[in-house]
Amino acid sequence: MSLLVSTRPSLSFRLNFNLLRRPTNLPLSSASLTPKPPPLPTPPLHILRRAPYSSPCTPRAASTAATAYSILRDSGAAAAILAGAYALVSAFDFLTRRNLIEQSLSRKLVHILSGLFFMVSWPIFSTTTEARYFACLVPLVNCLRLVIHGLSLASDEGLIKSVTREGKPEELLRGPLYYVLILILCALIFWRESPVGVISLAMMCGGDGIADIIGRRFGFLKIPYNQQKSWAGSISMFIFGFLISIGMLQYYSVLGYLHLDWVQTVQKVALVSLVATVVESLPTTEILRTLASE
Ligand SMILES: C/C(=C\COP(=O)(O)O)CCC[C@H](C)CCC[C@H](C)CCCC(C)C
Ligand SMILES: Nc1ccn([C@@H]2O[C@H](COP(=O)(O)OP(=O)(O)O)[C@@H](O)[C@H]2O)c(=O)n1
Repeated sequence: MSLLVSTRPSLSFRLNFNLLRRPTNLPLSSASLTPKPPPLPTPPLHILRRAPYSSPCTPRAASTAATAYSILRDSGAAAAILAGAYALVSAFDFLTRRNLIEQSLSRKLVHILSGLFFMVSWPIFSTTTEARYFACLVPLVNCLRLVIHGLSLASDEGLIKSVTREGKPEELLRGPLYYVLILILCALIFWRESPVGVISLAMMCGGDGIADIIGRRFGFLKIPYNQQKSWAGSISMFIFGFLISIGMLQYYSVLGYLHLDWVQTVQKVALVSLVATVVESLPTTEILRTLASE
């Protein structure tokens, strides 16, 4: 399948999925775990590749057209993903209001899906250095939304119902706010070229989110040093955090953004998952409360 989009007769583009791929003429970032020399073979997904256009225009005009195209593409992507974020929260608000899903489960599913969908959407943006700033607009707008409603400057029952534990607006200023701030940091600092951001978000969204869902339901055996956490929750965090991290790294490898030595990568991701799981299991709330009371 290919989508023919013509902006003007001499600038007709033949789009296909390769638009999502990282162009192989861009230099490898030094942040890859272990860069491999040979670029990946062109994938079979010839659906959105941007074919070279033949135009009699001057290099300056071509550069202006390319810049305009990138701005248009990144703006459209940011708007679409922002709409997706609103739709996701609204969908879980709908399910929660009709008691089709528990509020705690709704919150965790929003926790899991928001960040993972956001990360999956990154290849939609252009390959310009400014693309990440357009992507960051999505969590930034949600950050403002959380602050405004967390301070009760405005009311959004749907947002509060789908992402808080007890339906209190001020809850928006804790976990959910920290969550979107981490999304902004990972998109700004690591973006698509570094496995660090991909693994961090996979652990925060997939691992931590699943730990809550499994732990609440099957967490009968508590962890000796933290009676609020369970072996079931922590083991599920390790397993799903590892699997989702590897899955996301594979996704970015197939699209050409990461070239990894998979033997080393699996070992490193397993170690990161273990450390993240141990840290998540610690009684940090109690430790911080004790420090605050001293
Ligand atoms: C409920 C959330 C975090 C709770 O953290 P914790 O208390 O369990 O530690 C997540 C809050 C999500 C936020 C309201 C919406 C974020 C949307 C995201 C920036 C973009 C998603 C885009 C995608 C296409 C849906
Ligand atoms: N390792 C874990 C993590 C969570 N859980 C369960 O999930 C609930 C919420 O976990 P949490 O306090 O980490 O929740 P959030 O701070 O992530 O929202 C806990 O009270 C446990 O019932 C668990 O059993 N084991």
